[in-house]
Amino acid sequence: MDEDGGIGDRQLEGDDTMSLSPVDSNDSDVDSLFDEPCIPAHPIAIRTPPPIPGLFVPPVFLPPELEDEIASECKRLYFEGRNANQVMLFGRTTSGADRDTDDRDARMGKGLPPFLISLLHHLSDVLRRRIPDTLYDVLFPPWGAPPRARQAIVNLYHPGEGITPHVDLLNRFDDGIIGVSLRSGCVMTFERVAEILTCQQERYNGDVVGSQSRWDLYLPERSILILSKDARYGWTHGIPGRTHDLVESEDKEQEPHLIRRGTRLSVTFRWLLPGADIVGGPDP
Ligand SMILES: O=C(O)CCC(=O)C(=O)O
Ligand SMILES: [Fe+2]
Repeated sequence: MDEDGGIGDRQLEGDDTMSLSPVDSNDSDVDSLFDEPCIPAHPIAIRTPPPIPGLFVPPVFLPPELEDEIASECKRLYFEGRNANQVMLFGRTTSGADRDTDDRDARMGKGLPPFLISLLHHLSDVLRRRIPDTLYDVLFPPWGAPPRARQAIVNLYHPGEGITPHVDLLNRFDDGIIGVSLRSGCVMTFERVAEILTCQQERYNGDVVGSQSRWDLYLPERSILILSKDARYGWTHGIPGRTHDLVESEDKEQEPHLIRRGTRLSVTFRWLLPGADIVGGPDP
């Protein structure tokens, strides 16, 4: 496992451009290989979030105008004319205790650019009734909560690029991570961290968790992903470097679809742990 994911230079997944081969490779009749439709040998990704405690992909999408604004600002400010695929930005939330200086924007993370503050306001509105209250309060601290350092990381992926499976750094980031997908969808894989796979079935906070230790989930363009608890600490997440994703059809009755990746931007918000919030310090 690569624990450095998302920190410093991104660990890019290699370009495993469509390895075209028939799914049923047991067939020894060579002619029939050419009769089969060409289907990449990728697992078929699901569209419904798997039963990993603390993982949420609510059935709600960013409005296209907000996506346009964020994507064009990110490109203009951080990527155009530069050989970069990642930028890290920092803000500090205010507690709201000082009504004179702590306005709504500052409470989201003073220092972050305005378009990311707009994104955070939007996320706080749409997530309010769609995730458990305790998690909502972790992501959007209530009035009077102590100030915290918030990191926004923007990743740019060209088709064929991904990110190596990783757990976001344990000694740098706290619980409660929000990510949005812009301009393109992609498959995100989740793999259970080996050390905690102690038995076939595991209980987590009273929930019975299935024994499946890998899931491939399709994150559509403009979707919102939340990682917390087991999903943040007990599972790696990664994006296979591919130009196409094989995804179950929306009604599950039809054949899976092969979806071409576009150039994807993601914005991920995380809390820096106390002591890890020295801006500009070297990443471990
Ligand atoms: O691009 C994404 O959605 C994931 C990014 C990520 O996992 C990270 O930066 O740690
Ligand atoms: Fe990550």
